[in-house]
Amino acid sequence: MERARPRSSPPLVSRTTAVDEPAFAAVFDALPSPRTTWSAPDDALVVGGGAAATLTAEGDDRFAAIRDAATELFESGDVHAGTEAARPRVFGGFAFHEGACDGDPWGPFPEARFVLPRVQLTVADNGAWLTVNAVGADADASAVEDRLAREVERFDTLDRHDSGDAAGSRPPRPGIRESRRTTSREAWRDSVGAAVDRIRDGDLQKVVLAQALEADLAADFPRAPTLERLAEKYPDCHRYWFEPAAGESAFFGATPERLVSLRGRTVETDALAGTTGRGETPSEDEWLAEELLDDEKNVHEHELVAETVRDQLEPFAASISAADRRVRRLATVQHLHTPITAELDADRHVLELVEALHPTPAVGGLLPDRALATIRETEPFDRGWYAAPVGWIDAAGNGAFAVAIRSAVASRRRATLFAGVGVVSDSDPDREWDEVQLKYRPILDELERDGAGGSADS
Ligand SMILES: C=C(O[C@@H]1C=C(C(=O)O)C=C[C@H]1O)C(=O)O
Repeated sequence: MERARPRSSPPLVSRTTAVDEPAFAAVFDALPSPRTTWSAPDDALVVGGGAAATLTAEGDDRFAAIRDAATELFESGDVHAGTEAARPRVFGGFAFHEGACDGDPWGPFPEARFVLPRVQLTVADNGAWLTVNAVGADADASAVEDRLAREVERFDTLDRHDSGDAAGSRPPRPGIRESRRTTSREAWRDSVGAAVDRIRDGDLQKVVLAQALEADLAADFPRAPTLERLAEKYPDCHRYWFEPAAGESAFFGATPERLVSLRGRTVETDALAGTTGRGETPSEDEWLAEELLDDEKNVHEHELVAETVRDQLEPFAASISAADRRVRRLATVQHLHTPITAELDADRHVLELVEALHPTPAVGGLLPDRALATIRETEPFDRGWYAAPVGWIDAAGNGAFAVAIRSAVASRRRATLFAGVGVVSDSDPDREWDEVQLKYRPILDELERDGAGGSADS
């Protein structure tokens, strides 16, 4: 694992100042790689460029290794943040399991990688803030202040107005020239059928099986415009973009699923599992939602997740409470959703909770080890960071993590999309196939040319 900095080096220096908010695409394009973006309904938007520090780790102890490296990085900071949202945070994610980044398209992705952005724009309720961070040899307060002054001048020249689809100046969606599935319908029927047999034999309770879809793009992938469109369509989702150090690829998505957030001793998490489609009309939507709430198979699939999340939080918690099961309606699907909150019985680091909860049975299965073995034996591709925790950590050990579904790895002319479904004893392979296709939609809709809908379907 890379060390955040040699022990004897100067501390982290961080300086922030208020700026007028530039347009997202202008900032995104102006910042150097590796770029990071993070945004969530209850969180500030962060757009980061470059890396003042990079923490990486491999293997089963990757959560503890990142925690140690972050603790060391934040140990002695000379920080003038101006506002809480701009305090130093490292952003990044983990592989689904050890060895999950071995194959394509995960080559450039370590099994855990977090970055303290060198230059960061934070857009919070109280305005926009520009930050420069430095660690190690660069961590000189006056050099950081000079760099911040230069960045402020540069940001002053950036466009302030989002191009917007309506204005017609945003590049179009790239279009798909050709696409390939990792899993044929036949292979899918076989593997879902085999999983159902194992569940009926009592070997497993649930397993989440996924597919990947590789799409060759007809034009260059429009990075910032894609993120803007996802933000407009999925304002209630966690949206993320992570570039590994080298090369042009990035992992990105818009996920409805929070893994865990920790602030002080207050924990928030979601059980999200059980899926239906969207209707053509509000009353059809309502009908589908009611049917989902009453559907035995989906409720069973959901309750396995909600119970397991509660059980996994139990050892850390002074109290846990779960709200009523409800329907979460998104642009492309509807899910059963149980919001869960807890108060911890002691101070904890958010990564202790991430490690305890990941993978929840919403993306892994039950019992976890058997489900994981089934996933590894069955899926003919590497999950990489798909369905794994992505998010941020601060100096106090607070943080927010989402489950990286509705996601893809994109390079200039290629995108690889991932989507999965929970298999239980009464799963039907063809219905599960259709559900996978629905879950590709958030990303696929941003790749297909307008009017070309459905080109990668069934
Ligand atoms: C695994 C995915 O989604 C998960 C599985 C769900 C289900 O099986 O009903 C619902 C939401 C997510 O927890 C995915 O989107 O790839």
